[in-house]
Amino acid sequence: MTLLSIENLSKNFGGLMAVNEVSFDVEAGSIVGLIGPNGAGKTTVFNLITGNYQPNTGTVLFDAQNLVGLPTHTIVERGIARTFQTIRLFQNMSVLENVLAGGHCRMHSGSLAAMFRTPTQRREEHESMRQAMAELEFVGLSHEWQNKAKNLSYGNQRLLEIARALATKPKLIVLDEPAGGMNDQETHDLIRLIRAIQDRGITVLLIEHDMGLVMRVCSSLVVLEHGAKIASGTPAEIQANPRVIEAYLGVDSDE
Ligand SMILES: Nc1ncnc2c1ncn2[C@@H]1O[C@H](COP(=O)(O)OP(=O)(O)OP(=O)(O)O)[C@@H](O)[C@H]1O
Repeated sequence: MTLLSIENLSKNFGGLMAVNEVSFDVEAGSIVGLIGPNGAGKTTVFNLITGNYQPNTGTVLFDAQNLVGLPTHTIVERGIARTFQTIRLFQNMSVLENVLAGGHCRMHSGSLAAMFRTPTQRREEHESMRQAMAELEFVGLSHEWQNKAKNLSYGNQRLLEIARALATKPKLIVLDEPAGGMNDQETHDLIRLIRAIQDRGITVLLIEHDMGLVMRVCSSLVVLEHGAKIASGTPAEIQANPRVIEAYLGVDSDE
């Protein structure tokens, strides 16, 4: 079953076609990698999916409904959560508070209930605390719950972003360079975490420059170059695709 369907998506910035007529599908339950050289348009595609940018043309169908034009918080409520290439945490808040902020979108009590601390509100607060701790446990950060986000290592900040995204109870999580700045051990653990996310029934779409991770974890790949899709297929197909080798895998593998 197709969970996400991108159709003829385009975005230009003052004449620069950052995304040019891109179409691809993401099957429910899969782990899909969006790859391509620097500046290929990957993050822009993510921003179009999550409502951070509006496309010039095209549709983003999620659960068969078009998301284009919806505000970001509605898209989160529909079931898409994300992490950012440049970490965006509440740096002065605790690790737990950061995850609670993610879960907030699923709370039902209104502000009046919060003001008077009704039993329903207290129950909901207790439940969201429990769920936030469970997400921290899931990513391996429960021991850090009281620490300020800014005191975490770079790799752990990335995990905290994932926990916060998971707290929104997504059907689809989009991860923008989750291994960025991670060492080998952290990357190894991240691969296990991404698979564990899939085991929970959550579909994963990720951008990543670490080809080892991409090839090991993704069931299919979409390759962009200069804003356009140049290939899609299994990791083995992509690795053998001459067009991709020329555009991407042939360039300096350090990037
Ligand atoms: N808000 C913006 N305003 C103007 N140009 C932008 C904006 N966002 C992205 N671009 C341009 O669009 C192109 C695609 O950028 P994008 O960040 O989507 O690429 P990317 O594939 O994610 O690159 P990287 O791998 O380096 O993160 C680039 O030329 C970039 O400079």
